[in-house]
Amino acid sequence: MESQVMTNPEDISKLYRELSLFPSLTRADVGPVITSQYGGKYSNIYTEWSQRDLERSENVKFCRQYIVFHDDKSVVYSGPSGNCTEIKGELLSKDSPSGDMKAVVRESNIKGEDKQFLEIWSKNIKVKSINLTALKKHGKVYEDDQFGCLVWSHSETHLLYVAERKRLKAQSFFQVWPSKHTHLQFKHEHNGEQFVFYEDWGETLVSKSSPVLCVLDIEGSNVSVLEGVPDNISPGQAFWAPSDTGVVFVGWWHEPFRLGLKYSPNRRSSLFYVDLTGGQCEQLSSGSSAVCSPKLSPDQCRIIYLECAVYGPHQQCSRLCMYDWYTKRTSVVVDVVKRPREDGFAGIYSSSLSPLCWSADSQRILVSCPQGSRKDLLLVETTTGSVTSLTSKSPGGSWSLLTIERDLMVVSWSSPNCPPSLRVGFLPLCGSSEEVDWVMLEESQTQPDIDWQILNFTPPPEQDNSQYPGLDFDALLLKPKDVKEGVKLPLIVTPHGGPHSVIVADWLLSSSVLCRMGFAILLVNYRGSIGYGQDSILSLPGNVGTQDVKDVQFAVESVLRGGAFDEQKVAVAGGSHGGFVACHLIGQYPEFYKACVARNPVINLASMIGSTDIPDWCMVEAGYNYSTDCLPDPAVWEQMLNMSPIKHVRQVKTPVLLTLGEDDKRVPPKQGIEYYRALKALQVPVRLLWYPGNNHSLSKVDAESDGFMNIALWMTQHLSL
Ligand SMILES: CSCC[C@H](NC=O)C(=O)N[C@@H](CO)C(=O)O
Repeated sequence: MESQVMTNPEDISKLYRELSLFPSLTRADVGPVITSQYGGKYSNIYTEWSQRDLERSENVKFCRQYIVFHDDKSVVYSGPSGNCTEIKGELLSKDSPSGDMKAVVRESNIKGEDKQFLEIWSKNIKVKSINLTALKKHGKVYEDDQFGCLVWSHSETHLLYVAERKRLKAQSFFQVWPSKHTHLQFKHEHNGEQFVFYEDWGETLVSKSSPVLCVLDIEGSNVSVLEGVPDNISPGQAFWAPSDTGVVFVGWWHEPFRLGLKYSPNRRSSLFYVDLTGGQCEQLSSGSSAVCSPKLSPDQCRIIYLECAVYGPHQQCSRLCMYDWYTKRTSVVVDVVKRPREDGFAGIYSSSLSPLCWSADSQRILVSCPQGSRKDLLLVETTTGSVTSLTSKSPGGSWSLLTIERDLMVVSWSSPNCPPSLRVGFLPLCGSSEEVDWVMLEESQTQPDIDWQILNFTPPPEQDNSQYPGLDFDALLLKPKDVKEGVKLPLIVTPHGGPHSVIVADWLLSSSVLCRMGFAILLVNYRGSIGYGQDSILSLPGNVGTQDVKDVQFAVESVLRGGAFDEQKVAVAGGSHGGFVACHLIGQYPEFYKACVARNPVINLASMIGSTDIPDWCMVEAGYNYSTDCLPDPAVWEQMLNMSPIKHVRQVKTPVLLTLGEDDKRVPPKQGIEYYRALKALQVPVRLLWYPGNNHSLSKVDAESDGFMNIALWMTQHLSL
């Protein structure tokens, strides 16, 4: 049969290079309203973007500003105000509320040593540059999304941030000091502490152990570490309380030990308030749930935040909660949704609200989150809890809120055939059913050769889940637009990871390159994915390795029945839990798949539980409850082994490409090695790529690009293209 797939490595790398040029939006800030001398009002919009630089093997961050003239209801005129500028060394940055100043946490290598500075800029002058490293009040500043923050006080006199607690200098028992320094031996206080183990917060948070809240008094250039946070709590996501009387933060319990936090918003945590004068700490939420992303309303009266259950599936349908600062009452604004409603609303699935998410009247909240296979912008009325979608009638794809300020929304929109574009629009007035008039600030290049659609599947009756009956699921199908007469396309099947995650109709670099090469790609949101109601999520734990695997197989077979694809040229590729599903598929359907790629796959739940940063995940997905004091139990281990891909390895015939990250704390690379050895012993073709300095996502530019090329060539080779 004729093939139209690109097979030459040079052509493939050229195509990858071309499509990897499209940058993605990471941040936007709206500046204050300025009235021009002719009376027109405008605001500057500051945006940050990230782009792969294949020459430098790194992601580069750059900024671009735009000017938006408006009349508070609609955009009158807009355009860029200058070119892009690369940003280097900035860990965090934030304009002051008035827009008059800017704070930057910068890392700079001075004479071979990394130093951190806190800078204050005013107009065109850097008015302060405080060497935080030399001050030695704390360790490194946290720049991550989990704990990190850089927040101006309402008065613009203080800055709040999170850093690692200062560690006492530890030394060997045998440290010898020159005699004149003998008095500096600290009376042997820290001898023997040199190799003490510091727990960390797992994947992507490896050097982070004990965060502390830090405040800079700008006038006095004085940094202090806030007292009053309970010893058993790790604080983060902090901001100034109304009138700057204290600080509100999320505190995570870290006893008896820390568990991985990345993609795991289900860790016991609470909202806290620590008073600046007395150092008193008050718990503002129940303490029996997991909370995140608190945001203060513009009128400083309410805090909105997300809440979900502790343990259980890692990502679940969240509750949107509101704490009233003055009445101290908490209300649930939007509750967990079990099944999608008639109007399509399927619940809130998010572990972070955008930095600003309130409407100007402090009555409404904007949330961007998956709703099935699309990502929509949802508007929530906090008084009634009513939810409406601002984008469900707009072109399908993915709408991400970057910020909203004085009702001017800044969003990124993309779809599988269109890289991210930047748009702005005003929020319709309260109660109005008007559509948003989106104005494009930065267009992107649509890829006319890529066709995509969302397919819906109803599992056959024998695969229905008796506890959660009647659930269906979706898949995204990408295929080349022009297919020559008589050509049947090869198909790459991709189950996502998580398993409680989802693939939305977003711009996906590797899928778009594969599609432009001539492959069709089927991305399956099997039952258990987020965005389809809490019942779908709960239907999977205890059934991994069967329900997810059968859903994917059902989707593939249904698509093949259409006749457009070559059933002799089907491959499967997945990462993490997606790698678990991929390896199950080649074990359970040994004749079906002609090539398999697995990135940091879960191979054996029983052997992984002792080494992953999220042991609770192994128990929960195998169908058990988790507690921190549970001991290894042979029956549980047996069940975990039976549910794992390694159980089916003897049946495997498909050539497997394994891509492993040496520093993966989530699915340690020993999992992949376990599979590699089994396949070697069984003489199944296997190739292992080992990426030093990479973690679970294998997302460093050189690993990602090398991984892509190897995957593409593995597919062309083993599908005989
Ligand atoms: C013990 S590993 C669990 C699988 C992992 N879940 C969360 O980290 C996973 O599948 N991760 C996905 C992202 O959700 C991935 O693609 O890496």
